[in-house]
Amino acid sequence: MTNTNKIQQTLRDSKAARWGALVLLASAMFFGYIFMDILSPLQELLQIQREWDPAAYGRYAGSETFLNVFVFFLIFAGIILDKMGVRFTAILSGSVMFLGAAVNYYAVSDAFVGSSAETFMNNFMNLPLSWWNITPFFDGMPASAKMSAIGFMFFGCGVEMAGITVSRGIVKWFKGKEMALAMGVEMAIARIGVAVVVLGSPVLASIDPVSVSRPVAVAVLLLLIGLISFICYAFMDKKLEKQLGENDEEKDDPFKVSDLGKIFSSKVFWLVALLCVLYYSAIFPFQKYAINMLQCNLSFSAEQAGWIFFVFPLGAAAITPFLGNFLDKKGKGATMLILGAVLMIVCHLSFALLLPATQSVLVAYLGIVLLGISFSLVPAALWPSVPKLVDSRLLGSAYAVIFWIQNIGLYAFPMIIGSVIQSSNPGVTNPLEYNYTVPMLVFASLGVFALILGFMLKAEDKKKGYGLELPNIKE
Ligand SMILES: C[C@H](NC(=O)[C@@H](N)CCCCN)C(=O)O
Repeated sequence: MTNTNKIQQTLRDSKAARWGALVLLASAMFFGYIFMDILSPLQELLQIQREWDPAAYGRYAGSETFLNVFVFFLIFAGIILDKMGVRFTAILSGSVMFLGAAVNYYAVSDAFVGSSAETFMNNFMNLPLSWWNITPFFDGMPASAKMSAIGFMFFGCGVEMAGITVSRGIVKWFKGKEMALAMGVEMAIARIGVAVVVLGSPVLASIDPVSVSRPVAVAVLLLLIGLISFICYAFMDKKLEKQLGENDEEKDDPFKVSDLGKIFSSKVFWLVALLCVLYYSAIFPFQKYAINMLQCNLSFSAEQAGWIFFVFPLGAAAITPFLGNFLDKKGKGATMLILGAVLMIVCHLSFALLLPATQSVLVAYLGIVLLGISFSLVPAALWPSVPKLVDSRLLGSAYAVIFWIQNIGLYAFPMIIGSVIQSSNPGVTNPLEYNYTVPMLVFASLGVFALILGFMLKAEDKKKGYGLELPNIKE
């Protein structure tokens, strides 16, 4: 048998095997995205049952990115991924997600109330709220919120580590094949997780007796299934690696930490990383304010506004795989990034200027639909483009550095927008009376900067020939 024949007959050449691997990787991510937002729709219940005020909830939510951003955990995660491989890192990230989530569950469960852990947490890290303004803990924060924040911090490390591992794993199985489609399907499944949780979490909590910890318990069990999926994936990965054997180029030229300099000194890498942080900072932080923004402009209840917003993750889930498929067959990755940024600017500008003037539900739906299309175009083109720009040995670290830079934006922008809302609404105390024009203009301006970077990326691609506009599948 020739070498070429040997390469053709690995597990990744079987459609069923590589899509099977994707199902295992995507399931774990799906459960991760479910846990990420499990408490988001339960803020009122947390206040009633566990005495979490909005400040405590805000600190809890911000703790997800804390270790990744400030302790550089994501950078270490990338190094672990490139040194130890997809199998090891998948199991490690699945375990960290599960353990962090289990601590989070214990903190909101009835077992925590009156326990010695509660007494301990009451005296733990009673920092003044002003301390650098980055602490996830503060004086007077309920013990359950502090303990939850610790769990959520570790969960945050696990889920972001899983994110880069899954992207790396998809490249391993799908490079030269339907890679963008596979990434699109994986992201679509994750978006469905967000939609499921918005509706499912309050339903689970409201079963008699009403309990804020029940949805969290279910989500922890799902994470256990996610860990099992990663373990099953590891068997497939091991078999593939055995088959790749000596044909694996990465074995001859293993990853060295000093290689990270190659990532940091690459202009095209910085263009992608900055585009990513600007674009995603106008998406995920916007999600946190979207319901309130719609309520203020349309005089709607949270439920009515929620139904408009619901179109966003579901729309993105429906379209992303098709755009991934388009990228695989036709290319045009840089153009898709530019178009996605344009649609985001149009959407945020219409929310800033047109919606307050018209108070029209149609304008709200059109804006959300445009944003859904944008949130399909950019992720579908962005993540599959990274392997075209970075050496495959450094891919885990490259994804990790991009996620790290993105996490800085995801950490900072909810706070920045919160301050902008306050300063542009002097004297307004009723949260249903905020004017969102200035905050939405801030989001739109992020889109403008992302658009400029999109054009610069396209020009750099034309100059250096990275192949961003070329299809992934060569006929
Ligand atoms: C694949 C990509 N994921 C990310 O960018 C994560 N770093 C998201 C973190 C979400 C934090 N709430 C995506 O979902 O498009």
